[in-house]
Amino acid sequence: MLRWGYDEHNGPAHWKEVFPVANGDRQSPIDIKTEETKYDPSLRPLNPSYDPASAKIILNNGHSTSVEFDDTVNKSVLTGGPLSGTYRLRQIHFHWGSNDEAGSEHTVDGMKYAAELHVVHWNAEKYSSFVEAASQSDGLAVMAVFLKGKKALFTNFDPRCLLPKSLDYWTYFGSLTVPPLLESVIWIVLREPISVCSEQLAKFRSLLSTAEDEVACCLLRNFRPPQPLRGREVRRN
Ligand SMILES: NS(=O)(=O)c1cc(F)cc(F)c1
Ligand SMILES: [Zn+2]
Repeated sequence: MLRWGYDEHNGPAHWKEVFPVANGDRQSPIDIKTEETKYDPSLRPLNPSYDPASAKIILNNGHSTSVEFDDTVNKSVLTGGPLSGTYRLRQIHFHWGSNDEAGSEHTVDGMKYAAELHVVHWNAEKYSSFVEAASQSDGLAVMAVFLKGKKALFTNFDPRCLLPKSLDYWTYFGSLTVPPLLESVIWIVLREPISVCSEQLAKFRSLLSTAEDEVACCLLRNFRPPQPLRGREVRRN
């Protein structure tokens, strides 16, 4: 497999050929069976504190579209929740499907949402760079927000905050959902989805997965299916 992707010839079923950790014990995403989640009173409220001025660039890396933030100082951070210490915002990106019926990476009792937002942070208290943190079991914290397709147009959506009203969440120990699939992520999945209209979802599918000098090919889908739980616990606040 030359370059991993989401097509038949280079998609998630092939990733283990180059990244054997794909069959590891803390892979992501997972299907969250709500009846099997365990209430944990020690879990604290999430405390996202983001400064819009730290946003730097938006890009298409061929696997997703992402907004990169200035993570040289603690300007935009996530604390609280299951986390000990301060995790610094690095980037946000999305996963989507080829139609509005599927596209999220995590599923809830088998239910797929239309898309999923990932807000990626790294443990800047213990490690000196994102790359170093990405190889540590407590190195990264990714907050996942489900996007549900909304038939009607949605009104007075506040673009400043992509977060739903409630910050209630599920949390479990997992991995990157894209190669190299490093098992270094503390996942925090918000229970309340946000709404996007079908036209916005269609715009994701029009993004290209090819470089400018190649024949244009659309990134129709970029979600990895749920992986085995391997006995892991999923806690909720
Ligand atoms: N999809 S994910 O959130 O696990 C992820 C995290 C990351 F740091 C880089 C990526 F390209 C993807
Ligand atoms: Zn992601």
